[in-house]
Amino acid sequence: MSTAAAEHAPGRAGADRFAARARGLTKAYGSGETTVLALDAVDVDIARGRFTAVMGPSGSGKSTLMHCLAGLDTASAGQVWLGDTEITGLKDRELTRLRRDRIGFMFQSFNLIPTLNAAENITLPMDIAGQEPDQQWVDQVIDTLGLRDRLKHRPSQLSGGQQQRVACARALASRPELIFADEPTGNLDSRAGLEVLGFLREAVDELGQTVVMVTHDPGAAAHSDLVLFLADGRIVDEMERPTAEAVLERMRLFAGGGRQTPDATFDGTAGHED
Ligand SMILES: Nc1ncnc2c1ncn2[C@@H]1O[C@H](COP(=O)(O)OP(=O)(O)OP(=O)(O)O)[C@@H](O)[C@H]1O
Repeated sequence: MSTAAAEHAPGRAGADRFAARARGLTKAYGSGETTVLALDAVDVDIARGRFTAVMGPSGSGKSTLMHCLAGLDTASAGQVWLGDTEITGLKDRELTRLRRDRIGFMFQSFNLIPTLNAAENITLPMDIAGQEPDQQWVDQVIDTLGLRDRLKHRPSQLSGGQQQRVACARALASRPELIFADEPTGNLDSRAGLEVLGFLREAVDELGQTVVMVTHDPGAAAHSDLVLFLADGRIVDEMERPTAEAVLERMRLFAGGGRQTPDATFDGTAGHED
């Protein structure tokens, strides 16, 4: 498996190919007898310009991995790079700036500001950072996401799918090196969910973005280029060009600790299909 076999001293060498990397990434919560090892010496390479999905049973470490790669949480041991910047060891203020300038986030709850219209929500992170939006790029994002005629609407005047599209546009607007999406379809009906997945796909294929998505849904993961499977804080497998059926089958294997039981600890189901 390429992640496990990856070189162990990546330095700056792979920064062109990889948007993020981790070596020996370990995260422990608590101490003494109550210690939880959420990540256990994870090696991972996130390829630029690709759509990577992270799957695994509840509690397997998906969110922790995303948070550590995105500099939202600090590692207990190991190293993390964003491009050629090692983020392990950065101070809080430096991490805040790095997240603001180089990473886009999409969460299950869209986190839109209710008093601002769609256009204002989309450029809010840049406005806060005092950055001048690249209007041509922002226009391209808005048109790609089909939001042109919704820009003056406030979140309450938009459907769930439209709100998630605004959240998607906000994540893309500053043209970040890497977009992290945590269950981006979790609150949506299957049609709106499919739309959002289609837009993330377009962000990668047409806008050249890099996306990492945490999901429980094999149907959602099927939109990615590569699925990483986590179990007990380790990457235990990966799958290129996934289909929903193949992902579901693989999940059943891991969830059952090798037993092929469909109802074990995974709380996702086959969800929406392509
Ligand atoms: N702040 C915390 N304090 C203590 N333990 C934590 C904390 N955050 C996560 N954990 C533990 O770390 C492990 C991994 O959690 P994590 O949230 O990364 O899993 P997950 O795969 O994202 O789960 P889910 O699919 O349920 O969201 C779990 O055992 C969890 O209980």
